[in-house]
Amino acid sequence: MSHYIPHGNLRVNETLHAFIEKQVLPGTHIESGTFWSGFDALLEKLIPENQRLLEQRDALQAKLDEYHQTHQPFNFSDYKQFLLDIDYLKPQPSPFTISTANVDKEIASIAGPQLVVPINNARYAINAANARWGSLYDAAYGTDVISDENGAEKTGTYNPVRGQKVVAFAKTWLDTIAPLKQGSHNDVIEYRLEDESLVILLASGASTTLQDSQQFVGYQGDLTNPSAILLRHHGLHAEIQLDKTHPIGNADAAGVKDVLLESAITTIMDCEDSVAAVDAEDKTLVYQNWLGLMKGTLSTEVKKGDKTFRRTLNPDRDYISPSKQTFSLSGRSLMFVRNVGHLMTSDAILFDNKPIPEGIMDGVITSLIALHDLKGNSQYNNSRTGSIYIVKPKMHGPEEVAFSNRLFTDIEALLSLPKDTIKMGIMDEERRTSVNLAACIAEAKSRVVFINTGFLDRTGDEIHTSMYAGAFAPKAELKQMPWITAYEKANVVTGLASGLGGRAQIGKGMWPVPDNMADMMKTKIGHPQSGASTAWVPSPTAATLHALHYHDVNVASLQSSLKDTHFDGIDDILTIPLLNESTPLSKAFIEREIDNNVQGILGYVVRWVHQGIGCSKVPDINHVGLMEDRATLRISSQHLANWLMHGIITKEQVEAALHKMAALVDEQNTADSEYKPMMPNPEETTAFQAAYALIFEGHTQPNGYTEPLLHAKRREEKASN
Ligand SMILES: CC(=O)SCCNC(=O)CCNC(=O)[C@H](O)C(C)(C)COP(=O)(O)OP(=O)(O)OC[C@H]1O[C@@H](n2cnc3c(N)ncnc32)[C@H](O)[C@@H]1OP(=O)(O)O
Ligand SMILES: O=CC(=O)O
Ligand SMILES: [Mg+2]
Repeated sequence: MSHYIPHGNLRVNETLHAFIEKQVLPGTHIESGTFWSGFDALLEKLIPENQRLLEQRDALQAKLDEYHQTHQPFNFSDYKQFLLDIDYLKPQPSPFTISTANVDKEIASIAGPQLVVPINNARYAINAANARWGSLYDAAYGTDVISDENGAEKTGTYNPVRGQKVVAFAKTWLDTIAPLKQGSHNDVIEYRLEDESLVILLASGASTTLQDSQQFVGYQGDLTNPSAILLRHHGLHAEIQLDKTHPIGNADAAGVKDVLLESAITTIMDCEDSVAAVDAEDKTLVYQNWLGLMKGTLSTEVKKGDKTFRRTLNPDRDYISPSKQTFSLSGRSLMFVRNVGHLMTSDAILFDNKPIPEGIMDGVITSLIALHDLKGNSQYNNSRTGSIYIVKPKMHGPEEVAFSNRLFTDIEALLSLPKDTIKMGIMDEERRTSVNLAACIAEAKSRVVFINTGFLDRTGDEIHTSMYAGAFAPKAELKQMPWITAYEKANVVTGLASGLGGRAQIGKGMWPVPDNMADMMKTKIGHPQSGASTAWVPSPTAATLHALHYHDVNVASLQSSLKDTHFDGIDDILTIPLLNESTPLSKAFIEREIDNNVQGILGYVVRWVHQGIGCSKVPDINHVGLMEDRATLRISSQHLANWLMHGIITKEQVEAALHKMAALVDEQNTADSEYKPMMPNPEETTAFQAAYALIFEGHTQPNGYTEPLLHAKRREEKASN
């Protein structure tokens, strides 16, 4: 039973209250009474508007459902007119340019990877913040980027054959970003500093240097014995690390022990889809970790094999410039915090005895916590320009962006911050936002710092929005159809037309196959090539490897060449990706689709509901580990709900698959001592019940979201323990 502390119309869960009073407010110069009464007033003003927006979502969805049921055969121009008539599709705003000010260069002008991490996992969150710099040798050695061929397998101990391949890979890459006037980095026997310049000796006895001497920007160690040579290319740094006493450096002619790359330029600390936080206890942990990051104090004990160490945030990196000036580069990724969207409520705080909108709570509390960064209460800076960076997900259309803008304005007033201190990252991941993107950006034009194509949620919303239109194409095909190509392109073009180039990020989505790095290297270069200045990666290793793409593509000059492109793609975006009925699916294919979806759903949901783990790597039917979060769950559950509705599959088939896969998923988790299995009576477990409801009640879930059912079942599970 929760205990609440009263403040005016508010009642605040005692755990959260004690955390805010004792750990958050001290040092912010915000007085407790002022904070709670201001929060109370803010809620009184904004709750009705939040509710109205949710009702509008439901009303629009009801109209869409009705339209599709009553307008068969489908006529595209009639449909488009209908979307205009119901105000789903809005008029384009007059041309405008965003005016966002005080944006850190990591967001405004450096193109590079963006890492996402569940904030409630301190071990991963600290790792993510530190992933600003990553070892290219480790990233290549540890992944399939280096093939196993010719004796180069990963073995229990260091495999020198594989090591050789890694070194050649890294040095050949150095030739592409920092070519020598003569020869190759592979042939270097010494990197030497002479008279403010870098002299490079080759095995042939020749002496050379970089083709572009400006790329050498600093060093560490002694002038006569440098331990690192710092290079810059496309605004990103790379360190050639030298150490003859290190086993790798010792075996290298030039003493190179590693190539360290600037990797995760920015990181999103996620309170949303990769997190399971269903009550005050969970939310307090989320906020506690954000506080630790903002105060620079977050630390955690990490056990690896028989070694234990304490992981803390990395300090900045100090260098000496060629002209002997000292300078430093940030040792940490610039942090955003992703709040939850407008849908859910939380009973961590009650207003008039009712749970408050969780998005408002996140906005207020994560901003309050970020004051510690702005007020210099940390030994480290996050924003050096005095900004707070909040990613706002799952907004449907311009009015919802306007609402977030109002919320941020009111939070600034509450915290005595100058207007537009709180910046907004807009996830373009709901169909009503994609088709009105310019109007959405315009509503937050003085605070927008990114737009990002969250194609996973966007795919789930694509299905739910047109649930009644017919059966959707198979999941894998949805990724290849015109709607998504047009959505991705229109996002970049609209972002550039709104002036985001050089001021804000244009971002692309997650690489959801964390172990397939060779495939990522082939595919994800498409993100910078499309004009995006950042794209999401699931891990620090992926960040280091994806960083190579931003050396290959000069995003700033590409954006300049694209900025006058005209493309709205609206007709393609609105083309519903339905199954092509002239090529029927085979029975075997359909069964495999069911099994695959059900396996993914159960594999993710069982850890969410039974263990409170919000993001997992779950094997698909081909044993490939996939990153699963609430957005991928939204796709799988909506897809099955759609095929059930249109008779492609039957209830009996899905139920049989659920039983078969419950046993398989249990088996896949036997190594986890904390795992609570679903068998032998899956129907009696909260996880199985959640998965069942997500599929069979999928068509009635608000916008197809998974969180209402996940939260309810997780709370039931927690109550039963
Ligand atoms: C649609 C969307 O909204 S996408 C955004 C939401 N999704 C995410 O945030 C995904 C983030 N990624 C993750 O959570 C994880 O990488 C998973 C769940 C996909 C895989 O996790 P695991 O199975 O534990 O990965 P794996 O065993 O390969 O690697 C673990 C190591 O990598 C590190 N790691 C993995 N992912 C991350 C990350 N995102 N940030 C920082 N470190 C990470 C861990 O710290 C750990 O290293 P350590 O032992 O030194 O601490
Ligand atoms: O949040 C990201 C997405 O793809 O959804
Ligand atoms: Mg999303």
